[in-house]
Amino acid sequence: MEIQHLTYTFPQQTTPFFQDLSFNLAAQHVNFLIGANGSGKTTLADLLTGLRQPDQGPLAVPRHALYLNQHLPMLMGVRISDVARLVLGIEYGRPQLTLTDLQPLVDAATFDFLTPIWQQHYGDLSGGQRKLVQLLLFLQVDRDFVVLDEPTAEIDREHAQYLFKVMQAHPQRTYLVITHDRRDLDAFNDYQVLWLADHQIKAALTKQAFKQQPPTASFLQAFQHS
Ligand SMILES: Nc1ncnc2c1ncn2[C@@H]1O[C@H](COP(=O)(O)OP(=O)(O)OP(=O)(O)O)[C@@H](O)[C@H]1O
Repeated sequence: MEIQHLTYTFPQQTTPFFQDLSFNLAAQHVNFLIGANGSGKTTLADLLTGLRQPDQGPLAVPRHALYLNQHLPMLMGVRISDVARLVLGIEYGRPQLTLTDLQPLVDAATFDFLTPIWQQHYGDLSGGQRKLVQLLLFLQVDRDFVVLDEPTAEIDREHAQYLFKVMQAHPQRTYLVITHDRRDLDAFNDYQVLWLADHQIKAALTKQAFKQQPPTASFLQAFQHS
């Protein structure tokens, strides 16, 4: 998936934030987008998913992306089963979705995670559990291009494994994952790392090339955990 000559100016600004930005997303792979705070990762994700319109540079990426950003609102009084009905009942035309109905519709990791909390209220879960409920349910919706903005922030390593398993259960998708946590990369056998700095993709590295970087490599500062 080639992104070519992308230029974007924020509203009420005169100087473009991105000017003539070009890079490749590895199709049917996990692409990690890293960069310092304020480097423009979320803005780039907004552009790739059509949430923001570029000044120029028609994007050769599908617009029907699944984009899970950092702000996922939810009513606290509803049960997990209601959340599942809201997300998957609509997608599959099954508004009365039961746990038994759910099993053939979702991957094993999602079913394992949701089964013990199916009747719990959303507001009774921890922040990390709530986030995982939303991530796992939305990741069951069938889309080729999936953009996740800091999906593992607030989620402990044990629970993050559910997310990684669900991503691995759908390897035909192209993922773009924004992260500040280097440990997220270790869950995958293959990936590309895109380093955003100075308003450009300054490096695009395969897993092998990434592993060979010295610990002093400047882009490693984009990680909060190592
Ligand atoms: N509407 C706006 N007008 C002008 N500048 C903006 C606007 N919105 C965001 N910015 C600036 O654009 C830059 C990129 O923001 P963005 O949220 O994309 O960064 P990020 O890399 O995702 O950061 P973080 O790692 O902190 O989430 C920031 O410096 C921000 O202040």
